Amino acid sequence: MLRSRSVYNVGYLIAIHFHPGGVAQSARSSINAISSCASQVVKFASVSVSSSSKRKMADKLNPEEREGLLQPLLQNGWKVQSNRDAIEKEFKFKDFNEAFGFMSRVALLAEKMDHHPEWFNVYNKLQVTLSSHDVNGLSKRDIKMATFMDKNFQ
Ligand SMILES: C[C@H](O)[C@H](O)[C@H]1CNC2=NC(N)=NC(=O)C2=N1
Repeated sequence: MLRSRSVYNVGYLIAIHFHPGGVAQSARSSINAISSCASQVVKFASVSVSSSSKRKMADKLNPEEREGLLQPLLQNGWKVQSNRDAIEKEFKFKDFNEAFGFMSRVALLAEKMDHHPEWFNVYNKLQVTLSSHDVNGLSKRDIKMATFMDKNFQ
């Protein structure tokens, strides 16, 4: 019986597979394998495009916006970092359960906005830093998230 060889190209891995069923069957199984691999690649590509396109670019705060939008936050305990265009604040809760519940609520907003805080939690304390990495500074997204945090902290 003719032994046929079929090559499946899976990602970057080339596997040489000896198929005992003859040339015709081997060709069919090769085509099936490659087409299913290709359809997986297409699916992945479409998911990766849609998830990255959902985030709307926002501009860095201009001087007027900094004056107007940052002020209420600065009066509420937020501070502008000295070495980075970011704001930070420490929240203190009754216990870890309260802290983690707060973080969970913020996490849901972060996923909805596709805008994530930088934070460090030890038991009932949470240190938060907000900045928009894509514009390398403060944007209205940071104002929105900080305002949400302050409203949810009370
Ligand atoms: C791919 C994803 O949409 C981006 O990496 C998002 C995720 N969350 C983010 N969070 C913050 N704070 N800044 C960003 O630029 C940012 N970009």
